[in-house]
Amino acid sequence: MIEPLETVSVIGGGAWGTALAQAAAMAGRPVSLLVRDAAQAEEINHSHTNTAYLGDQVLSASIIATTTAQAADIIIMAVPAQATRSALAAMDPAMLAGRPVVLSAKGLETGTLQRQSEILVDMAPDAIPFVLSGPSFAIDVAAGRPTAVTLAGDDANQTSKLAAALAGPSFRPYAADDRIGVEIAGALKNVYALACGAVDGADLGASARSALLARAYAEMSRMVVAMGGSAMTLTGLAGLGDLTLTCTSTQSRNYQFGIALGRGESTEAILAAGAKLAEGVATAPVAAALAASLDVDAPLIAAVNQVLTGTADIATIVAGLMSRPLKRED
Ligand SMILES: NC(=O)C1=CN([C@@H]2O[C@H](COP(=O)(O)OP(=O)(O)OC[C@H]3O[C@@H](n4cnc5c(N)ncnc54)[C@H](OP(=O)(O)O)[C@@H]3O)[C@@H](O)[C@H]2O)C=CC1
Ligand SMILES: O=C(CO)COP(=O)(O)O
Repeated sequence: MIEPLETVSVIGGGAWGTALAQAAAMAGRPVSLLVRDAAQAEEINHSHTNTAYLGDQVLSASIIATTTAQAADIIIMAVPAQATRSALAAMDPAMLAGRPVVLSAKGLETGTLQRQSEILVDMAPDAIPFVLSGPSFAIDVAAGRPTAVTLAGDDANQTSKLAAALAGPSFRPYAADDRIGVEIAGALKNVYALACGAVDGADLGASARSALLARAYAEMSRMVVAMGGSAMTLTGLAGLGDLTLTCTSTQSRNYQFGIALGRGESTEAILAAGAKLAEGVATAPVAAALAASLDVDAPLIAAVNQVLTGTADIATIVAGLMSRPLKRED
């Protein structure tokens, strides 16, 4: 029994946490939003904006920003994937025990190779994990533009109830049960968005980008199945939906990072120039390690790692991919 599902506490007041707070507020939920900076909390509470992350987008007055985590019926984790463990560690365990905790970061943890919900199980074994993923730019969600996402949990009834509690006029969560598939899809699409951006940055053409996208989908299917998820999940919002959005939109930070790589800039230089968060950068080596440990053929993940580490230039990588032994399309 996870009811009541009235109040929401969002952990992380960046672009996505603020957007999800706005979605929950539009769904009629009282929302608290945890931020690290007192001045940012002040701005959200008094000006109803979070300019550092969402420009002049006006936020619901029912979002209350705080600098200490607030207990609520529903907890939404929205810090970057590499910060989820420390953010959970900083919370009172009583806030998490027996509560639905929605993991919304899209990435795999460096070192442990863990998915976000595995981190939750480590840090708060009594919490009830749900994962939320899909084609949804923060600004679109915050502005009330129509958005649909996948919300996966282990219990179908609980997941439907949670989806109903978060659904609003412009935010439509579809309930699902394949947490592994949804999490792997969300993490890997960022790696493939780096690749698609690099293809465009290197001016390889729209045909190459679509071929890459299709082969990324095939590779992602192999990874999901090897990890115990369902390939069918990838036909949905968290798979095809988010892969196409992130791999084809200049709004995507991962795609933008990829463009810079494709133009020949190094990872270090792009980061030093103040690039926004691009989760694929940290996830790519983790995905490669997972692929190796599961014996999954993942040439695109390997290629992205070569670009990120500068161990080969784009022309060499493309030549290598194009000269792989011909194979059946399966
Ligand atoms: N932006 C988007 O459109 C979407 C993002 N996502 C996912 O959401 C996750 C968060 O991304 P997003 O909100 O965009 O990122 P942002 O860079 O916009 O914001 C990151 C937020 O996390 C906080 N933060 C960073 N490091 C830590 C830490 N070590 N401990 C606690 N808090 C920390 C930041 O705080 P501070 O401001 O104090 O630095 C900031 O509030 C990512 O996994 C991303 O893939 C998913 C769907 C859409
Ligand atoms: O996950 C996203 C959209 O669904 C956001 O993608 P970026 O992090 O690449 O901007």
